[in-house]
Amino acid sequence: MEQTTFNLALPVAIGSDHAGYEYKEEVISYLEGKGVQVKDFGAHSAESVDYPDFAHPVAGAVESGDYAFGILICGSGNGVAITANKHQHIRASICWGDELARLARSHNDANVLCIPARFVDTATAREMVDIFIETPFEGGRHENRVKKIACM
Ligand SMILES: O=C(CO)[C@H](O)[C@H](O)[C@H](O)COP(=O)(O)O
Repeated sequence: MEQTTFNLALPVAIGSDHAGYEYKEEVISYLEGKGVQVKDFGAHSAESVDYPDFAHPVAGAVESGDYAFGILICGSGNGVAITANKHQHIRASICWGDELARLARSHNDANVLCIPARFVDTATAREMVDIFIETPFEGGRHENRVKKIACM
């Protein structure tokens, strides 16, 4: 199988709750500075909100095929990941370091990066975004495993 990376001709879908709001703004600026289009699904301030209200729209957008991939940010990464993974074609992965971001792509073909804002610094968040974009899915022995995730 050919190794696959994301089609960055499409925009990246991004969302957060209040705990991830500042990191979201930072990641949007970072991506736009690199010439990547980004669609911001909110939250639009650091006022307390409910993460599913943002994670579901981002997951739905990625499932539609109109977006390259998704980024979701909350305090621990758990709330947005649990929500996004309710969607049949979403593989949302909580990452808190470079190697985890790399493995999420190369082994799991993850299509949503979940960042725990309260547990990583912004430099790590930016690095993980770059790695997520640059790392292809390896396929091979991982292909059948990933296919089996969606068997229900
Ligand atoms: O969903 C989460 C935890 O599983 C996220 O980390 C939220 O950002 C967190 O729960 C928000 O907590 P807060 O006390 O309401 O700021």
